Amino acid sequence: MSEPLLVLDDVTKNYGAIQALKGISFSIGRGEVVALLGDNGAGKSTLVKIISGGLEPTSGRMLFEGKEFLARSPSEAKDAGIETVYQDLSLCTNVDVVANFFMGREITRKVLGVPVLDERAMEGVVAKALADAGTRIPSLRANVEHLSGGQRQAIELNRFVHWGGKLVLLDEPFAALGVEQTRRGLDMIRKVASQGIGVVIITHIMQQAFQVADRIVVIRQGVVAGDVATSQTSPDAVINMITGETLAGAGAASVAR
Ligand SMILES: Nc1ncnc2c1ncn2[C@@H]1O[C@H](COP(=O)(O)OP(=O)(O)OP(=O)(O)O)[C@@H](O)[C@H]1O
Repeated sequence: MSEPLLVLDDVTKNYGAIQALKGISFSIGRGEVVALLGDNGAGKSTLVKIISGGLEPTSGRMLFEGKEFLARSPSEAKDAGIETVYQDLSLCTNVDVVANFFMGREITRKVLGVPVLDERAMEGVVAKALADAGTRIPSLRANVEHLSGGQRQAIELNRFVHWGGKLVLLDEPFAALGVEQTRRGLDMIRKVASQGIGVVIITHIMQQAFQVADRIVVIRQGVVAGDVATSQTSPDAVINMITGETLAGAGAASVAR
């Protein structure tokens, strides 16, 4: 097996007296989609924040591409190729798609010795990136505020891929989206992974996990309660890992399928 993209080794996190993570160990491969499941308060968001530089772990270590890794800020994680796409999207809504795509990385050309934005060149790059990904946007010059949630998410993911992202973390990416947009989003995740990018998706929807993930990792009360290939398990078995019930246990029906 090739070297994993990210390895978590006995990662813990305390918030004062609360032990949110009690020693988490698992890995994510290149091109692998891992669904992170668990009940409310299990520790999923805490874990994702630690990976993406939003929080420092209390103890434990991480290896990214075989090297010791600890991001002290989201921008440090981003520089390493790790980014989170949150529900509250990180695009600037009052500028257009092209400006969002290039934010801080604009192409310039010299006019009479003075650098000016090369809008045509940038538009060409964005048009190609979106076309390659099969993403259709009505106008690249539309302000992002006029785009749907699904289109915004697609732009964020395309931008991440274009700028050399290696591991993307998605925290409930489809919570605000309709059926068709969710289907497109799931397709896009598979496409992103097929380019060798690692994907971690937090979802409460069991069906989404089974549709998109290669592996399911279940967190329960701050520990890994299950780490299984999607093809080797079933929704009922995963529900039991989430709730800690036995196979015939009650309470399983409360988890959305
Ligand atoms: N900033 C904080 N201060 C104190 N406790 C926190 C903080 N953030 C999270 N916790 C606690 O840590 C534990 C794990 O929370 P976390 O948000 O990581 O869980 P989660 O699995 O993402 O839950 P959900 O699905 O509800 O978002 C919970 O007991 C939570 O109350």
